[in-house]
Amino acid sequence: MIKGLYAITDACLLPPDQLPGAVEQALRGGVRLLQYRDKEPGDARRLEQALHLKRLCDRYSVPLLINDDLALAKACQAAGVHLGQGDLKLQQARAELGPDALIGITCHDSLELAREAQQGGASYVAFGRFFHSHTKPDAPPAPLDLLLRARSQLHLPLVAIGGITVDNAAQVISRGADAIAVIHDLFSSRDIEQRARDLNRIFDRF
Ligand SMILES: Cc1ncc(COP(=O)(O)OP(=O)(O)O)c(N)n1
Ligand SMILES: Cc1ncsc1CCOP(=O)(O)O
Ligand SMILES: [Mg+2]
Repeated sequence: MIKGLYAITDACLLPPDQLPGAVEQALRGGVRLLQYRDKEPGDARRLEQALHLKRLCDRYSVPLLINDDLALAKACQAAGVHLGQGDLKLQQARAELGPDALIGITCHDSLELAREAQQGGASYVAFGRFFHSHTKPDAPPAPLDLLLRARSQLHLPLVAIGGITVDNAAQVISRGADAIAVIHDLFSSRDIEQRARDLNRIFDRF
């Protein structure tokens, strides 16, 4: 289930009037998971957008995850949440969302954090950033070979994030990433649907 292209939205790249259209193009291009990530203020706007994305994702049978915000995930009946090390604790999210929810945990470059997340009932672990990221340039870097070690030591799906593009995705997929989480290379593209297809197709090579 956690396999292929994992699209993440970005409030700067996608203003409210462009968000649904851009996401629908990505869904048409075969995105396998969608994360709503919006750190701007405005609870009512965020709820409205999340509900809109939930309806779109349902049409394409794609799980919607919410970044950081458990209450929003519950309010829009999302499939789950993505949590970083400074966010809400995994145990609380699992207790509130239940056993079937998808809960992803950021592990940066740490196998120790990943083992802890696996032990604590995470659905996937995310490593990165693997490359320079336009969206989050200061995210801690991670070496590509971390994925090889993670692959041999963990049974959870591995998500790679950070500066992933059509030109470098093969480097993380060949090392064991089950999914690639992408913002800029997907949503800044002139043809989002085709870019989604191109990113997903890289998985066929491995
Ligand atoms: C799939 C995925 N991986 C990592 C992150 C980063 O989460 P976090 O470290 O909490 O940082 P923010 O996204 O909240 O800035 C993610 N969102 N998704
Ligand atoms: C949220 C996040 N966490 C680590 S890098 C990153 C941003 C990923 O966006 P992009 O694909 O544009 O580098
Ligand atoms: Mg976070």
